Amino acid sequence: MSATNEAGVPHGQKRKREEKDVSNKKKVQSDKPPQIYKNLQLAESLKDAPKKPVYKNLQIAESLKAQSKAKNQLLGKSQKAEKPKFKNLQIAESQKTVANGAQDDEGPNVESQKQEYRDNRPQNPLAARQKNLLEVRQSLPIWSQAANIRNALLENHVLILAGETGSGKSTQVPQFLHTSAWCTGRIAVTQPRRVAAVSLARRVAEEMGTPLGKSPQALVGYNVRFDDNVGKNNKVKFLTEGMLLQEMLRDPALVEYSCVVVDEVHERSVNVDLLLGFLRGLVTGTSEAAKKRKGKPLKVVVMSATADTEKLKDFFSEGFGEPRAEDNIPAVNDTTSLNKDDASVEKPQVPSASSSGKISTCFVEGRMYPVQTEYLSEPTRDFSEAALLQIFQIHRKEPMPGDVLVFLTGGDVITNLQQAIEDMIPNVITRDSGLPKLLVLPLYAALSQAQQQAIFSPAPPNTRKVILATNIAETSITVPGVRFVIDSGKAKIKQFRNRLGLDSLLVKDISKSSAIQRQGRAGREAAGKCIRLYTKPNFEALEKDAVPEILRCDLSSAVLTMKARGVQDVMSFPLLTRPSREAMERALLLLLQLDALNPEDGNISDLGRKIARLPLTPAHGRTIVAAADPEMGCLLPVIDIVACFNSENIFVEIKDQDANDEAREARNKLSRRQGDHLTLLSAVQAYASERTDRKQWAKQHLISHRSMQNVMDVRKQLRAQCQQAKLITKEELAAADDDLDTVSESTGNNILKCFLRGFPANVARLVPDGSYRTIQGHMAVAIHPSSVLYSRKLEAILYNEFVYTNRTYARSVSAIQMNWLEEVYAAPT
Ligand SMILES: Nc1ncnc2c1ncn2[C@@H]1O[C@H](COP(=O)(O)OP(=O)(O)OP(=O)(O)O)[C@@H](O)[C@H]1O
Repeated sequence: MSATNEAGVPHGQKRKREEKDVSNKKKVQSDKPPQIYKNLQLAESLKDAPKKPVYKNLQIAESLKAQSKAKNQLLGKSQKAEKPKFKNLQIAESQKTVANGAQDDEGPNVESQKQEYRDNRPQNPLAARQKNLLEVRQSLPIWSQAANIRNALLENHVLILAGETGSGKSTQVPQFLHTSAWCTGRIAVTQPRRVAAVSLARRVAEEMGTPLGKSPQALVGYNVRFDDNVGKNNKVKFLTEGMLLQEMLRDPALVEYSCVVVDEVHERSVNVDLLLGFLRGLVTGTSEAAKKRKGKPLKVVVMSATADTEKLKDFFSEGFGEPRAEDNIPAVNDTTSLNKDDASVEKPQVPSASSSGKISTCFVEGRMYPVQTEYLSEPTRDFSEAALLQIFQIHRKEPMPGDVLVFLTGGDVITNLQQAIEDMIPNVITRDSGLPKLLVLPLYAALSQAQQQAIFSPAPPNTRKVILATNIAETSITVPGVRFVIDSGKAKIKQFRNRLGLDSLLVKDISKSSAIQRQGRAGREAAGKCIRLYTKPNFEALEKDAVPEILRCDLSSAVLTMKARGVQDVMSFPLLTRPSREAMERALLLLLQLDALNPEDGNISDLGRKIARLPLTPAHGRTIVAAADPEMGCLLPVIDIVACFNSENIFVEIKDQDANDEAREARNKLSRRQGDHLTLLSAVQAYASERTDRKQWAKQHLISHRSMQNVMDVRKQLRAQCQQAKLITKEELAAADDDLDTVSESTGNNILKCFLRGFPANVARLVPDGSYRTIQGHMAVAIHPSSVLYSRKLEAILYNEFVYTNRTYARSVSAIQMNWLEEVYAAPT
């Protein structure tokens, strides 16, 4: 391991800081076969600031108290010295106005905030906490730009705000805006992931000194998949991008909102790209939905640490009917100190001369604390092993408090590493070692909300938390206590496989901007350290930004999202990055196959509307709708299986062949000869019928109790959503019991036919050489070893997904008959 003593800030800043604080220099730098396809005719028709300061005080003490004191000392000085650094003519204009005596609509934000907690003082704990946090807020780099941000939105419709990670964007911007005169409705703040939406909501509620969620006093709430905690009086609502898109089904004009803040736009999920397209139509008044706002203004703030500001600005300018900027004025100030090759920060360009007064851009420079970065001197072949080593090294050498956040690729890798750490603990942390305890916590998308939020609880005394996370912990979150980040440099990325016609998850190198986001998680409460499990040359070779999801995944969900929200001509929907025509046509074809679109005109069908209301992929949505058809009559069991596919694996991996014969036998009893779909169903039904001790039952059957709890949660939500979508009646739901019934052969077949309806391309047939070949693309595929059908030779198989390791595997596999294809596709819909 070579310690390079580098921290994540740009070279120019480094230079400035080094000049300013020589004592710091050690720490800082950074661094189907065709005959079954319907309506192919349609396919044919389709052809057509503060210059400053970055680190305010390296000696800032660990405790909040000491932190506040140190910051207070600095605050007087730095506030005086900090001048907003504008990269934008509009903001510069508004600044002039302020300088000329015109006031920001509410007066200086600091004062109003101070007044707010003075008023709230009535000795309540929320007010006390608010008061403490105000000091922390005032020391954030974004604080000094509050008035400018408010003014920018007073005069413009759109603000594009770039700010370094930790500068305070996500937590502060909604608080700067909610008291503005124009802000009579709510502010929506979107996040790419639910873990961030929930934790930010909690933090902002604390900072505003109000309860969170449904209480009448609560000013802040959140809405994420399977958890709606929004109260009538909430002024600020954090929600995932997907949930805001979902809200647009019933309220395409977003009339309840005065402002939408789109955070972490650089992640460029499909949802964020769609959202930007819809928001552009609303803010510029060019979409049909905009009329429903009846003149009520909507402000849009687009935020990111590394956003391509100019591209975003051009995108919105075009919406306002302005030509794209051609001649960019060079950056006004500080260009000399900016090293363009340095990816640690993407400085926005100065807006073009053609800017209209409708769009502002702003850059907030500076972050809270420095992060020292170390690299491996040699590449590692096994990042889990390297992480294990680093975790124990940190634990042995580094003082407390100092929790560790490790970035890994997926739930399976995390579970294995958790096990390895827990196995090692007794050897390392002996009574004589004097070492604190270790608490390992997993964090990945398939975990339940409660499990995800567990990472935010403080560790028990004398205990170091080690959080093993996927990239869901990469942006927007502050995990209190974390001082160390270990970055594997890898992530699972969704990628469309042309030949298969399917998305699959592949482990790939992350981008530089992801590496910087990961690194930033270490310096949010105090100085920290980031250990990259790759070499510095490897880092330099990373792509600057990840390829936007819209260019690498199946677009059927995206196209259905547009269609369900009234977009008829999806080809001309405004998108920041345009996917290929071929990819759009493929998505339209799949939706036609799923009967989600009318073959006559390509508009959304009634069935498509039902699918769009479910928080599932179109394939799983179609499966559910097929199961609700009285002829199939298998909605509830299908929901159980879909719930499993939308949670983490329920089956505990059996490693030692000889171990625990009894449990293996119990687990084998859950297996169904038809395959994995019905095996999952039998496991869920057996668990649900267990009325005494489910945890014990799970242990006895080698089932993950934690995953099963999550499955039950998702099942409950899906049942409720099916009722709302009128796929099942309240009475039918109430009559559903969890008594263990055997699934008859014909029900079993119906269940599989429903999945076939949703997954027409996920079929492979046995060919004479004994292998399986996909019916679409004719690719060789093997049954995954985890399947109950592993090594079986069957006429044809249906699978839920592909996995790539050393070969192509079909995972979650069931046996089907080829003649079902004709039957399923001939059935009227
Ligand atoms: N839950 C929390 N607990 C403790 N401190 C917090 C919490 N949330 C935010 N903070 C403090 O507020 C600072 C700003 O956080 P915020 O999420 O607003 O920054 P950001 O600029 O949006 O960063 P990023 O781009 O990384 O999401 C953090 O660096 C941290 O000091």
